[in-house]
Amino acid sequence: MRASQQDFENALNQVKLLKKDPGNEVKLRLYALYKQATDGPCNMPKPGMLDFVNKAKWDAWNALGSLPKETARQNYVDLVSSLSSSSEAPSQGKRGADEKARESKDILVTSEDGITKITFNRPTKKNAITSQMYRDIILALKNASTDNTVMAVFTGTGDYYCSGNDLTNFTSATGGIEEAASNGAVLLRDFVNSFIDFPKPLVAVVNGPAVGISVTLLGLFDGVFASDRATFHTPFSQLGQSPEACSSYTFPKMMGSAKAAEMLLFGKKLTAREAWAQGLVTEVFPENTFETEVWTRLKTYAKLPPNVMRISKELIRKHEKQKLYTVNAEKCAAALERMPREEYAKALRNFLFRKAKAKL
Ligand SMILES: CCCC/C=C\CC(=O)SCCNC(=O)CCNC(=O)[C@H](O)C(C)(C)COP(=O)(O)OP(=O)(O)OC[C@H]1O[C@@H](n2cnc3c(N)ncnc32)[C@H](O)[C@@H]1OP(=O)(O)O
Repeated sequence: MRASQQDFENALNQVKLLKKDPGNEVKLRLYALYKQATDGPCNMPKPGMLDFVNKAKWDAWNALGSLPKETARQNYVDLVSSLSSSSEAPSQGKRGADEKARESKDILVTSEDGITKITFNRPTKKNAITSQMYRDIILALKNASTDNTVMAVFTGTGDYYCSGNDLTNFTSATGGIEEAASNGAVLLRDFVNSFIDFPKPLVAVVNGPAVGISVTLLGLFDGVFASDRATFHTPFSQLGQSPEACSSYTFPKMMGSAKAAEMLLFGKKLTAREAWAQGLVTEVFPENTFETEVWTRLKTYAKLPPNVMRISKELIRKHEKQKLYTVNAEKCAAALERMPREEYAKALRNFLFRKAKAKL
C-alpha cells in the first residue's frame, strides 16, 4: 500500500521524536527523500566545493534522480518507521548499539559493521529457497536499502551457498498448477526487481555450491567472492525451465554468448575458478582462509563513503535498469507459460522421486 500524505506528515512529526541521533548518513537520506517527495527531482544549482554541508545535501538529493514523488514519500515513511522501531527496540544482550538482528527461521538478517548480512539458513535442504524465503528476502532488501548500513551481503549456512528454488514450492498448491504458476511468476518478478532496485553495493559470499536462481542472480551483484569449493550450476534445460533473474541478458554480456549458452542451455557446472575466468566471480579464495579473508575485506569496503558508492552504483547501472525490468518481466511471463508444461512436470517428478528410487 502506498503511503498517504497523512502517513508522510506523521513521519515528519515522528522524526522530531527520535530518541537517538540517526547519524549524518541517515539525516542526509531523510533530507533527500523529503525534498524529492515535496519538490520532485533536484532543481537547485550545485553548491560550491567548499560549501560542504549544502554540497552533501545537494548530492544526496540529486542522487535520487527522477525517483517519483510518491516513491520518495513511501521511502521516507519506511525509513522513519525503521528508525523508530530500532530506537524503541529493547537492548539485545551483548550486541552493540549499531547492531540489530531480525531473525526469521530460514533467512537470517543481521546488521553489523555497516553490513546487512542476509543468510540462506536452511542447511538440511541445502538452503533451497521456499516461497516464504523469497518474501523474507524482498523485505530484507527493502529495509537494507534505507537503513544506515552501507552494503548488503548474501551467504549460506553449512556446506551449500544455495540449491536454488525449492522444487517443492508449488507442488502443494491448493488452487492447481495454473494458479501456482501465476503466483510464482509474480513472486519471482518482485523478487528479482528487489535486486535490480537495490541502491547500495550488493555482494555474494559464495561459501559452497550454488544452483539455479542463486547463480543467475549473481549477474545483478556488484561483487562475488567465492570459496574454491564453490561451484556454479544452472541446470535449466534439465528442469524444463528457462533462465531467470535477467541472466539471459547479464550472462551473455558478461561472458559472451557461447559461454553463457554452455551454462544456461547445456547446464555446464563451473568450478569457482572457471566462473572467475568468465567474469561471474570477482575473486576466488582458498577454503581454509575464505571466511576470514573475505569478511576482513568487506569490513574495509563498508568504511568507504556510502554516498559515493551509491552514486557510483547508480551511474554504473542506470543505463540498463529499464532493460533489466523488461527482461525480468518477459522471463516471468515465460515462467508462467512453461511451468504447467510436461517437461517441467517430468523434471519435478524425477527430483521428488529420485530418493525413493535410490532406496529400491
Ligand atoms: C518463484 C519461482 C522461482 C523459479 C526460479 C528458480 C529456478 C531454479 O532455481 S532451478 C534450480 C533448482 N534446484 C535444483 O534443481 C537443485 C535440486 N537439488 C539437487 O540436485 C541436489 O539436492 C543437490 C545437488 C543440491 C544436493 O545433492 P546431495 O548432496 O545429494 O543432497 P540431497 O539431494 O540429499 O539434498 C539434501 C536435502 O535437501 C533437499 N534439497 C536440495 N535441494 C533442493 C531443492 N532445490 N528443492 C527442494 N529440496 C531440495 C533434498 O531433497 C534433501 O532433502 P531430504 O530428502 O528431505 O533429505
